[in-house]
Amino acid sequence: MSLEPLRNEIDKVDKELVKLLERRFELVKEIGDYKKLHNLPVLDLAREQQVLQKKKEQLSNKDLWPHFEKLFQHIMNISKELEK
Ligand SMILES: C=C(O[C@@H]1C=C(C(=O)O)C=C[C@H]1O)C(=O)O
Repeated sequence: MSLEPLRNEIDKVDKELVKLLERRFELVKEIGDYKKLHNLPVLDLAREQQVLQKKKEQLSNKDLWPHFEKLFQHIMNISKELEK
């Protein structure tokens, strides 16, 4: 068996991820514009906790949670950079 079929599948998944993350980052920039206009801080810790909690609930394989937690915290950190 070769690795090619699995890697092709990964490439397809990654293509979707790129599209979805691009959309998320566009929305984050809109949120950044709104916050600037209304003098609101970039960081909203309560919202971040809510985002993480929702992901935890949505995840089927809970063993993966520590990895998802790191991943989403990283995505939110990048998001905050983009809001500035
Ligand atoms: C996008 C926002 O700004 C920040 C980034 C968040 C995110 O990436 O989900 C969540 C909360 C904020 O710290 C927001 O306030 O909704």
